[in-house]
Amino acid sequence: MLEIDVTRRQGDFSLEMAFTAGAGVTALFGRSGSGKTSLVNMVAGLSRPDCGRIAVDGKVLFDSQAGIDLPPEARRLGYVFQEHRLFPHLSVRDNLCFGMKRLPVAERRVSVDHVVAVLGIAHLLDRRPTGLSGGEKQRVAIGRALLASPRILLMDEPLASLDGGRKNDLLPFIAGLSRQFDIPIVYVSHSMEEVLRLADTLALIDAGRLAAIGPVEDLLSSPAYAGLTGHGEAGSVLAATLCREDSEYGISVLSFPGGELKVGRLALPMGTPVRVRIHAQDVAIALVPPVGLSVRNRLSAQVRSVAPFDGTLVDVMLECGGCSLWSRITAEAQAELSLKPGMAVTALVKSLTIARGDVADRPPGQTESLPG
Ligand SMILES: Nc1ncnc2c1ncn2[C@@H]1O[C@H](COP(=O)(O)OP(=O)(O)OP(=O)(O)O)[C@@H](O)[C@H]1O
Repeated sequence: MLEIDVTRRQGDFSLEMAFTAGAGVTALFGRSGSGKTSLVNMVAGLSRPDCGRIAVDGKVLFDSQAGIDLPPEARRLGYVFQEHRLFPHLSVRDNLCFGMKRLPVAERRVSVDHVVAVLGIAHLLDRRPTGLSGGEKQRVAIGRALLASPRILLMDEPLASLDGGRKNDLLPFIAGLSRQFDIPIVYVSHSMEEVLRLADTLALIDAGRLAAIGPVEDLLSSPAYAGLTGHGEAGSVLAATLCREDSEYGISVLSFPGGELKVGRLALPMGTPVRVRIHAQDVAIALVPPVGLSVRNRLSAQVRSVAPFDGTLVDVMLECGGCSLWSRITAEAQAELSLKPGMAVTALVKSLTIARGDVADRPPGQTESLPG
């Protein structure tokens, strides 16, 4: 676990942040210039806090009061940058093993064979970095960082220099790394799509401060953070589990605490955790359970809050089995329905997207709506 409590002033910018990041992937998300890179640089030992403390698994890396400031190479952290920073004169194999060779054998927790297999780079081992594609170079850079058996892997926009196709190739690898190698990952990103696919925990960074930290589902479903997460993307994120299949109709059924959702058939094992994204404008509201309606996904819900979004649209926050479900309806519809907190309603989900299936073998952002 990473514990961080630091302050640093650089020019006019002041950073003051305290939080902990545990197992899985913690995404640092915030506008350009909000301080994400400054923060990971301090963790890595590439820059120095004015004061504070940084520790990983109880091992103190920096403590201004105690006068501790370990150099980067003594911190046992992996760092993957936007650009790969491979050694051009070494083969892929030698690049991969660079950090590992400096570790005593007893401290090597990750094997070359495992990394090569997971990252699919066996055919590249004897080549030099120069001839590799951007995505291949970045895989090697990730492999090199993993092989140094880091306590934590820091990734600062590792996919930023890659085009959409290469990103989609690498995202499933990164999503699985933390679990496969049992290494917590701190992942800096500008992209909500990446956060949805990769992260377990989201830390929202705003102007050098931590605005919020918590499970991705909670923060992205809360209108309170819509300004930081992107209001245009308004919607809910639910954690569900693949529980049944109806092969006759080609349907998979997902269960979550608020009920069940039907989607087009998913090629995933039963019990797979799945992250579902539902845009607010795809949730309609009925005062009584409707009959004779083609929409298959109907959930019992309670109105929690009603707030105008602009002159013509209204945001309605629903609660569904303890989960937040966000609906955006027209002001005209609200005038007719007169929704108020506490009212029992039926939520009609017209369309939903699988943002992450833990066995990631399908393209991202694929719409799973059942034709209504
Ligand atoms: N060495 C420095 N001296 C003065 N100001 C700096 C220095 N390094 C960074 N800054 C400023 O600190 C702020 C935070 O920068 P930082 O790179 O951490 O942001 P970021 O959130 O990672 O941004 P991006 O998403 O664009 O990479 C910015 O205003 C930047 O201009």
